Amino acid sequence: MTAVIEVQELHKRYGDKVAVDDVSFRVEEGEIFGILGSNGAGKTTTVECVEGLRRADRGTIRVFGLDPVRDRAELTQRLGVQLQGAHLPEKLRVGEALELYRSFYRRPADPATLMAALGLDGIRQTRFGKLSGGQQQRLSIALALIGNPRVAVLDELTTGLDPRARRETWRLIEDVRAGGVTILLVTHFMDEAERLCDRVAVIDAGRVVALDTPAALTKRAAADLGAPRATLEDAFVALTGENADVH
Ligand SMILES: Nc1ncnc2c1ncn2[C@@H]1O[C@H](COP(=O)(O)OP(=O)(O)OP(=O)(O)O)[C@@H](O)[C@H]1O
Repeated sequence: MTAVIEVQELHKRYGDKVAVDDVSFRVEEGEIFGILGSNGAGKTTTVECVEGLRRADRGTIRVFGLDPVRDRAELTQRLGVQLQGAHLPEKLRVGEALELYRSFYRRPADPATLMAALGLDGIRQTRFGKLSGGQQQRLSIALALIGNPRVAVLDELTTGLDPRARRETWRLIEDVRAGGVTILLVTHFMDEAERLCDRVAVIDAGRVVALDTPAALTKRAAADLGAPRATLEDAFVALTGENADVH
């Protein structure tokens, strides 16, 4: 298999605070790879380094063999990014935002298809400042996909979405992957990781404490708990935070 994203011994600190402490992982082509971790674990910092938005202090990152900082212009054409809590000008309309972002790419997706898939049809003329949190979230997903990326980095994909919109978004992401797109997904939701991710890295205090399929992690958690079965949440809780030292 070909690695689309390769992160080796990534290290990043903010002043005295070590946010990412020698994180390594590889994401294979066509894979949905999850990054799970508690608040402040270092997930966003890690993916911002992958996107070239932050410069690592140490370590190597390659995306399609490109260096995200040095080769940013080239990588932008192949990488779709959903930014956590991104803001657009208040007066920009949904349709205008998509047209604007579309113009940045050599081979963009069809905005109408994307808007239909994300339920943005009815709010094409709505200004960004008037969108609900869930509508902003759906627009941020559309903007991550408008460039027809070969790899998409999605940070908190479905935060703020209602249950129906979450399920529709999951289906869309599965369709996008079926088209050969590799996906790096940051999530707090264990059900989302179980549904979508082929493999997940669990990050705790800047370190990868587990990296495996959701099924393997739950199986190991069940064995550790001496229980017939366990959930990914059981595995996550056992691996992170206060209980981390028992593993
Ligand atoms: N710009 C910054 N300056 C200083 N410290 C920062 C900065 N960005 C993040 N941090 C700190 O680095 C650590 C990792 O933050 P990061 O945002 O990467 O975590 P996260 O896992 O994405 O958290 P969350 O789930 O809350 O989004 C945290 O302790 C955070 O307070």
